[in-house]
Amino acid sequence: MSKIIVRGGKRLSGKVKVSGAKNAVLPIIAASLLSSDGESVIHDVPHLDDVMTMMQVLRQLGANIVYDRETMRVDATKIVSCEGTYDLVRRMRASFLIVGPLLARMGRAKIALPGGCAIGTRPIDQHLKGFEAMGATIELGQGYIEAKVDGRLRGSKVYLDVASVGATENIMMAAALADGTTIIENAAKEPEIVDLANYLNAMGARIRGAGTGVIRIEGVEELHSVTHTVIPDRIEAGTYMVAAAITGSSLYIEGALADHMMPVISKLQEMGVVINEDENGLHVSAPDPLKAVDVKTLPYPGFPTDMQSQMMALLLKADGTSIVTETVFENRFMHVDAFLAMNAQIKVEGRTAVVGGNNRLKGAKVCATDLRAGAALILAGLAADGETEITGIHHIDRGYVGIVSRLQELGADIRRVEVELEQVEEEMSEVGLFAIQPTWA
Ligand SMILES: CC(=O)N[C@H]1[C@@H](OP(=O)(O)OP(=O)(O)OC[C@H]2O[C@@H](n3ccc(=O)[nH]c3=O)[C@H](O)[C@@H]2O)O[C@H](CO)[C@@H](O)[C@@H]1O
Ligand SMILES: C=C(OP(=O)(O)O)C(=O)O
Repeated sequence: MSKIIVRGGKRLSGKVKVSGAKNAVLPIIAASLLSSDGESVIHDVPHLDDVMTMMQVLRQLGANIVYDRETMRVDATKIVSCEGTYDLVRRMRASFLIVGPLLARMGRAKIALPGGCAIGTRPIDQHLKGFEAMGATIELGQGYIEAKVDGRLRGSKVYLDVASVGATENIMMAAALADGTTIIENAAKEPEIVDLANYLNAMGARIRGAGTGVIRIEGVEELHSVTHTVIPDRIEAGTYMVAAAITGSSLYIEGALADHMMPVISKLQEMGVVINEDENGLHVSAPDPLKAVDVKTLPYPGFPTDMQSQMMALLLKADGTSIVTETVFENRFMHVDAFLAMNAQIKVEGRTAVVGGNNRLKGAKVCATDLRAGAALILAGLAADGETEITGIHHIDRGYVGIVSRLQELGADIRRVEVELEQVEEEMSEVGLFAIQPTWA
């Protein structure tokens, strides 16, 4: 078991290269199941635990996968199983994205109820509503969902009650091989949806409108394998932009795509962060002090919920009080307790957090409760006095490629150490479930 130890107060400098987007590559790997004619080649596949999990999920179905450096070759010509088992699916919610492709190609998918970050109840009713509208029957029981269709799925109109990213992706993949046209209304508009649609269209699908609220998918009889390069990870890029801002440093974020990051860029600019775009990335530098701003998370093109905790870390150092409102997930303030242990002033009322500024953050023993919360604790640690020890690192490994070594290269005092499980358990029992303990008290 590992923990990350950060000693705050160092300035950062240099450049960091953005990886391929986790939230684009996971549905793209799943979409490779739709081709029965040889090998799809996917470039810029980031080395993340979630990618490894998706690879294992597809291998269990019979796909042949070779993953070397950042290129993944997926050959799903032979599918031998239509089942996503509990031990894999519980690790990652995106495993549920195999259901649309399996249903469309094989007429059947059985899968354990999905896991993922504990940031809300995260139902899958909108996915199921889409499949049912296309003629599938759904059975639920003993922690599994089974979806079946006789023959091909039928094109249909699906209005999503919430603009769900995963439901839009799952329905789009299912509809790509359906008989007739599917129209998804109130579709999610995230850049990762556009990347998936581009991948499917290159495979021979007929999808129009991805990136808008209405997506039309004319089903085709078969899809073929292609080569594709995944878009850069806008959340990873945003996290490093906050690392620059919270340490009062200048960094170059190579490969960051400003077009996908406008809500984050404009909020940081509102705070006083200086951001200049060139053809390969973003130059970020931060004066001291930064201004307090209010942040409200919304589906794209609103401010991303996946950047909320990192932004809150930054607001702790801003000059004045900020209001952070989380509208996408009902339980995404789990990082607040850890910030409080680091001497922060924050009050949470429902989905709103009042974040005091000018905090003198102090190192503490804290635990990452989800992926982005973990990133936010590293960021807070970079700006805190003394040492911050972060456990729960497996969450961070789901979504950040080599975050410790990358920050070390930029000049941060950060290291990852292996510890005995018993030691972590002992520390956790001393301080309660979330292992939060001020080291400065
Ligand atoms: C692998 C991946 O791409 N994960 C991202 C994806 O997750 P994910 O696709 O799971 O998120 P959704 O967009 O589906 O969820 C948004 C909201 O819709 C609700 N909902 C969703 C589906 C459904 O059937 N019913 C329902 O009520 C959820 O509980 C949540 O409150 O989008 C989220 C919102 O931008 C991001 O935080 C995640 O990082
Ligand atoms: C919440 C996230 O991931 P997931 O949907 O896989 O839990 C995330 O990437 O921040």
